Amino acid sequence: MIADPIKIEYILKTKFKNFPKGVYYRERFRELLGDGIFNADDDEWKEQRRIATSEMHTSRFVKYSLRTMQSLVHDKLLKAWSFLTFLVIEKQVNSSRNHTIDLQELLLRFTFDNVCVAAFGVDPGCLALDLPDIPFAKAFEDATEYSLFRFLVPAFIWKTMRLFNVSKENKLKNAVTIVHEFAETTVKNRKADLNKPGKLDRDPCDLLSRLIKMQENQLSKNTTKFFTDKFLKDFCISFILAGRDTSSVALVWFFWLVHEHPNIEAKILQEISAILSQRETKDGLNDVVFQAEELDKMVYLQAALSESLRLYPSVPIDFKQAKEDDVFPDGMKIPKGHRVLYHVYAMGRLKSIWGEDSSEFKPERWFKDGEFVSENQFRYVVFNAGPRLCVGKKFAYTQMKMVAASILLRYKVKVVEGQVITPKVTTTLYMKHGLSVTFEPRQLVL
Ligand code: HEM
Repeated sequence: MIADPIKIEYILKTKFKNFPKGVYYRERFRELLGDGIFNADDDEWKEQRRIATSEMHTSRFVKYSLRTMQSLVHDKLLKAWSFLTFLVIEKQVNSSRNHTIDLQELLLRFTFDNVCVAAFGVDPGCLALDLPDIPFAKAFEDATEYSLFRFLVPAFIWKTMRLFNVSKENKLKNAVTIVHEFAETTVKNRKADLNKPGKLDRDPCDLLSRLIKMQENQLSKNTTKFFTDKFLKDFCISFILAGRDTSSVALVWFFWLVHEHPNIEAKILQEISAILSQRETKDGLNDVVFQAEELDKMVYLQAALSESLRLYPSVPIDFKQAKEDDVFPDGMKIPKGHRVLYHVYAMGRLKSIWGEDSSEFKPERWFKDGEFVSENQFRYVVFNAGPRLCVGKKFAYTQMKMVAASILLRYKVKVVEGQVITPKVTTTLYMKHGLSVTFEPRQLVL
């Protein structure tokens, strides 16, 4: 297990080819992810990476994802937020019990809907006002949990369970069936939809529609190499897994830290107000919808989010598996087949990297001479590094800034006193007991 930037650079960049995800990782996620980007190595990964990077960086996708975020935040998240606030107040008036909202649950629902719209062009509706149980979302959550169980027990245990189709392996199989059926139906429907004559939206921008277009082009050119429907399905499922919970848990830790540091909250609000004051037309507080260039200007908020992720990285630990025997620059030997774990959480707190105040939440550390400066990838491995750097990083920052700015502008998020705030030990850094909050509408004058 390592936490040294030099070794991290060695496995994630210098000897990238010798340190793939590897068989150990891939066989545990095979049923759910198939050969999708998150579970692929070598050429299979390279091709998907090329497509993902080029598609996600087109101005078409960037504009599309901003539109979907604006609409999800305003038409769903803020509505659910004010509806829940209303219910909480009603219940408090009518009973003596203290009613609160689990912010983590709400944000998990938001990011699930958001990533499904980006990948599939379909909104599963987790954020409807009554916060319904959506079978696809539930199955996705279960399938992830049972796949992760395979990392916790010796291989012979889960392999025997799989052979006899019992216990968690039986549940995994059922959950995976639901996820795959949903994905297959979505692929089928989208294809039919795109071919409907007179369809108005002839150029949809979600990743699935773009892949279908590429597939049609390949088929019309009669090439022997073309994307199968399974490829389309695996690609989208991987995206959902990668983008599902990472930004929501990042936001929950962020809101908690901001609550604990009112001076930082005040600076974020100052920045937002200053940006809004540059608008030519003044909207009322409720009508403010942030635009891309305004989000880009929110550098203090960007620093606060990066700082929160440093202390609470959404992926706290990760690993690669050596293909062949290798030796680290300091002489340490890595035998073929061994796994090298890198501890992102520990790295975020090392004094040798961040200085004596490494445990403090201090967005100011991200500025040099008044300018925001990004940290070296191999010292700040929160989004991974090297050729497998997170493809959704830009998407995630836009999404997190949109949510954080839209909510902080309208509400003071108050963390309910007396609850235990502690991480859940798993591959994603959830808050173990969620985060109970109440919301106090703000009286900001714009
Ligand atoms: C705060 C939010 C996020 C964090 C901290 C984060 C972090 C990471 C990390 C650590 C990896 C490497 C995982 C590994 O290889 O084992 C990764 C990969 C990836 N992420 Fe993100 N991610 C975030 C949000 C997103 C979002 C919103 C999306 C999609 C819209 C996304 C898409 C991906 C994809 C597709 C990969 C696989 C890249 C590859 O293997 O080449 N991520 N991310």
